[in-house]
Amino acid sequence: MQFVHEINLKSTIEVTLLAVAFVSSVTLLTWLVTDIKYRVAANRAGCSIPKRYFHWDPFLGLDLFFLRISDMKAGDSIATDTNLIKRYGKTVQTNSWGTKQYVISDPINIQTILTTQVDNFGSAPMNRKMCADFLGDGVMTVDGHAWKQSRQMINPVFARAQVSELSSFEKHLAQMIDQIPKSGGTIDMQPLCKRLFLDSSSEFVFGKSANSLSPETDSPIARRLPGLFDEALVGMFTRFMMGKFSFMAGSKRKYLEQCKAVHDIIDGFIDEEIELQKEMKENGKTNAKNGTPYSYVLLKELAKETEDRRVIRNELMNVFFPARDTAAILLSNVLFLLARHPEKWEKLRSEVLGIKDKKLTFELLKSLKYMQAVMNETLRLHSPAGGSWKTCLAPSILPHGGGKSGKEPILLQTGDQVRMSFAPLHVDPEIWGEDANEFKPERWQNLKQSWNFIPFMGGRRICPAQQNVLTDVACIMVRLMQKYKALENRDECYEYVDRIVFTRESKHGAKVGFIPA
Ligand code: HEM
Repeated sequence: MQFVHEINLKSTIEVTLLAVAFVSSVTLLTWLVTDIKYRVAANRAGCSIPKRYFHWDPFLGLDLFFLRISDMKAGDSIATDTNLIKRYGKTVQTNSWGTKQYVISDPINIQTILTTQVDNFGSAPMNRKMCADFLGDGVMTVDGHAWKQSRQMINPVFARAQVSELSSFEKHLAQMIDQIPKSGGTIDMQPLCKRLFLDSSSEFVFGKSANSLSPETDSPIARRLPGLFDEALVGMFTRFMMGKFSFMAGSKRKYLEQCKAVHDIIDGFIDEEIELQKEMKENGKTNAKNGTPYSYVLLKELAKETEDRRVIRNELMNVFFPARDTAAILLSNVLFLLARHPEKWEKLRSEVLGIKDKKLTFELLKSLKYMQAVMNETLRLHSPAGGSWKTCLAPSILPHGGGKSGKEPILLQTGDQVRMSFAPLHVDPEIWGEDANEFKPERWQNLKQSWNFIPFMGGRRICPAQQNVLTDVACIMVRLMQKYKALENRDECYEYVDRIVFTRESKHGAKVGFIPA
């Protein structure tokens, strides 16, 4: 009996080893054939072989994945790409879950992807697959005709007229300033900035402000939405990171429940709005005031176009998702840096005091040169969006990345991914000089906008909210500087330690003290 067991065990081990050897040989052979075909195609297209990252795990690239996770845990999420680029150059081919992924911080390649070859690169293959359960089909997750339609629909939210409506924003801003300790006490501004932008963005997206800054708020947006949204966002981010293996990213049922909890709140607003518009039609009214200071409220405009709740919800989610935290993080980062550079606060304050009590307008805020420089410098060092991912939809040639020098053209094939890494580009010493990691707004004095600096990305899918964000943040800074003469750092940790869940924010927030004027 013992003997039979031993034979069975021996043959099981043999069969397993044979199976492993067979699968490995087939995989290796497939890889070799694919690589030879690629080399032939690249040669025919006049391209060189790209610089390649040396993977310990050449099949799934898990070594690089775990390196990313470890850098993220250490609070330095951009270290992986920065080191990759230092070692291999500004365009390097890596393996992400078995798919070729080009990590790019070469401005010429990025410009090519976003302009001349824009039709060859799409957001949908990655964004839609990984984010559809939460965001649905909307401006961030679709391409082509569907994207054009979505973008047209949301564009008025960001129109110039809306940007100039600072009075509506100032109401929320005054509530935020009320929460700052009066006599220089310490406060973490990051959560407060998030509440400010939650209140303003919920107003122009849903037509109802969360009023989270108001002491007696009973709004479901303020009470429940941020927490539920965060939970679902972590689920979506984990799935995004796990790529093809997202099925291993925890319980799908739980994640879908988290998505549904957010959708249920938003569906409530949509149903209310559809009912309201029906009533208006029945009473022969066409253009009632929308009940908010904004001239364009996304939900109201979408409900005029369709009664399909899912379509409306998807568009709302696709705008609310980027709207919620990004601008707040920029503002909080400006405060983080100015608190550590009191001389820059002084310089900015003297520019701000120069406008006296003039009415704040888009044009006036734009004319504050040092203010613009401070915001640019903050975005350069700590942008809330560190990069962008696209998938190659048709064979494409990028001008750089091949050969020994990394300056020869390379061929990308359908299905390859590009990870445009802005964060290392923004601190590249070849572009910004040896002091690239220092906070020096003065460097913007004679700089023109170029593809070296793309915190809002570029091309036709550029962030539509760029002007709104810069105007709002400048407006807040003016009001803070008129009220407080100094800003003190109250954080024991001087460095910027980051935390990532799609957006990149300061893990320790922005702990400061405002000294009244
Ligand atoms: C400092 C703040 C912000 C930064 C740095 C930023 C950056 C970006 C970037 C880099 C993209 C391109 C994403 C990609 O295609 O991979 C983007 C797209 C987008 N952003 Fe922003 N964003 C900011 C604030 C906002 C705000 C406040 C809103 C909404 C109110 C918003 C709405 C959008 C939308 C709808 C898109 C998708 C555009 C499209 O695909 O056509 N963003 N943003």
